[in-house]
Amino acid sequence: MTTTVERKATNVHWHDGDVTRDNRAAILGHKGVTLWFTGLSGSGKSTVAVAVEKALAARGVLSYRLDGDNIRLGINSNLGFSAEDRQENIRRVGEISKLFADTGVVVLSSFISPYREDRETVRKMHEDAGLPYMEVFVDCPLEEAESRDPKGLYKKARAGEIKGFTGIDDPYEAPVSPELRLNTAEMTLEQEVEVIIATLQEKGIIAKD
Ligand SMILES: Nc1ncnc2c1ncn2[C@@H]1O[C@H](COP(=O)(O)OS(=O)(=O)O)[C@@H](OP(=O)(O)O)[C@H]1O
Ligand SMILES: Nc1ncnc2c1ncn2[C@@H]1O[C@H](COP(=O)(O)OP(=O)(O)O)[C@@H](O)[C@H]1O
Repeated sequence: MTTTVERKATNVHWHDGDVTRDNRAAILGHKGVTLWFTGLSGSGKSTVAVAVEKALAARGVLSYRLDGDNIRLGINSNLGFSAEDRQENIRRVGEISKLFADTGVVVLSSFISPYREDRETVRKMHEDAGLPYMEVFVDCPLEEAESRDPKGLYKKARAGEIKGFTGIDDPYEAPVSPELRLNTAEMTLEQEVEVIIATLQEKGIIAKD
């Protein structure tokens, strides 16, 4: 598998406008950033993102969630779960996250994103664009995620009704050095939100309380 995407568009050039990223941050009162939540199905990615979105809204911070299931119903509806399709899913969502972060939004991207190499591609996209990026490892033992089974997908995977299900018969490569690690089997949702908000404040992305 390779992360090099063939560039079919030639003779195209980036076009800058007059309104800068700093101008946009001044309008919004905070900076843009991508928080990339990665973890097993049922680990808590969506639950944490929903709670963080609410906590940010209460502080007057504009955020937007990009969620695996939702994105796969729309822009990525032509992609399945092979390694190649997951790679393209993450590449596209990485690009979308980057654009949102550039607008000044706090982007909450929740994708299993099981391959380290694909996640590194997204990190690099942000670094190259000079945009803040935080990988959040939503860490939860498989046994716990499977016992939660919020959508009944593990049951189906165990029954052989879903093939290539992450954690069952498809790999998940855990992050080596994420900016944040949330052990959702040990922490409460409130603690998880608190850690994320505090980190955004420490990094100067949003204002302190
Ligand atoms: N084979 C297989 N493996 C994993 N997940 C599966 C699969 N088939 C369907 N689903 C559902 O798709 C959601 C994961 O989509 P993602 O876009 O996050 O996946 S990936 O990042 O491209 O690996 C995942 O959502 P979450 O449970 O919220 O993680 C599932 O609802
Ligand atoms: N500390 C916790 N943090 C996040 N979710 C938790 C926690 N404890 C239990 N849960 C539950 O685990 C499930 C996680 O599901 P979900 O957020 O859809 O996971 P994912 O998006 O990773 O597939 C939810 O039912 C949620 O209520």
